[in-house]
Amino acid sequence: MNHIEKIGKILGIGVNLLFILFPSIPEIYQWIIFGIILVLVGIPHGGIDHLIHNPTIKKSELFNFIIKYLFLIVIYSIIWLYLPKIALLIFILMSSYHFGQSHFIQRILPKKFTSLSISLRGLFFLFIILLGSWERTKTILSPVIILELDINYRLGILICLALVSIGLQLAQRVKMTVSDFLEYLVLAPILYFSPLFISFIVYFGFWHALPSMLEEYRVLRTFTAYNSVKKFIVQLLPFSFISLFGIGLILFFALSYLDENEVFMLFFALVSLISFPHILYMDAFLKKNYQY
Ligand SMILES: CC1=C(/C=C/C(C)=C/C=C/C(C)=C/C=O)C(C)(C)CCC1
Repeated sequence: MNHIEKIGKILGIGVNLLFILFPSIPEIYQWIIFGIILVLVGIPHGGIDHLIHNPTIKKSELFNFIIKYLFLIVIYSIIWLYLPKIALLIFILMSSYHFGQSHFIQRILPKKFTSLSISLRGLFFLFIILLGSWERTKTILSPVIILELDINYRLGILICLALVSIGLQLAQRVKMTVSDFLEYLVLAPILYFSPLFISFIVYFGFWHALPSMLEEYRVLRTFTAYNSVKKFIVQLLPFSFISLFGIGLILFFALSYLDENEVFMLFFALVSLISFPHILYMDAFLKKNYQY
């Protein structure tokens, strides 16, 4: 594991522990940490999708790329508008696959059942976060779906997901590494007991966005145009800024019309819109660079 990734993960665990041990920390600090991680790694890791798609992309190709990207966003927005429950289900499924992939970066996986195995790992961690703070998750989801799950049911789901995801990995003869064990035995309970937005942003930032960004850099640095950290960061800036500005602007106007839960739900729906094309390009990028 890259040492920057290791530092990020240790920092992330520290932040979670702080909020578990001191539950009276004012909520504003959760928002500050959420905002910092989102701006520094969360959004930027998707800001160079055009380069991971084609590192030597020309101006005219970039134009086509943007049109395709926007087209995918528009299609998914229509699904959110007319079939919000289906859109939410798609969001959960594609996020599970996408998050799961970052647990297997640079690992050789067999072809059979790999997408399922990856998705189960991602789904387990996503559900640890969502079911661990079920009351909060339930209220945020209420503009789209009303769901009741009692504690036994929630724990049952999590135990089944852990067993099935580990079982499938072993059946595929993919070695359970020390990191895998630590993720199931240490990270999962910590995420479960942390407040929703802290556990989500720490997992998203340090178990997904940062490792993905480091992988993007590892591949792109072989091209002279991006062979230093500074050049790489400069490339991340334009689309990261546009995404943040766009999401910020929409939320700013929505604030006067929507209640708190609707604003949260809208925020995640907007994240899902920019994630949809990103997940497709990232999948092609990772598959090109590994054996699965
Ligand atoms: C945390 C959270 C949710 C899920 C968020 C997800 C699934 C985010 C995925 C982001 C991705 C895939 C980013 C891409 O890089 C819900 C269920 C919407 C509502 C409750 C709070």
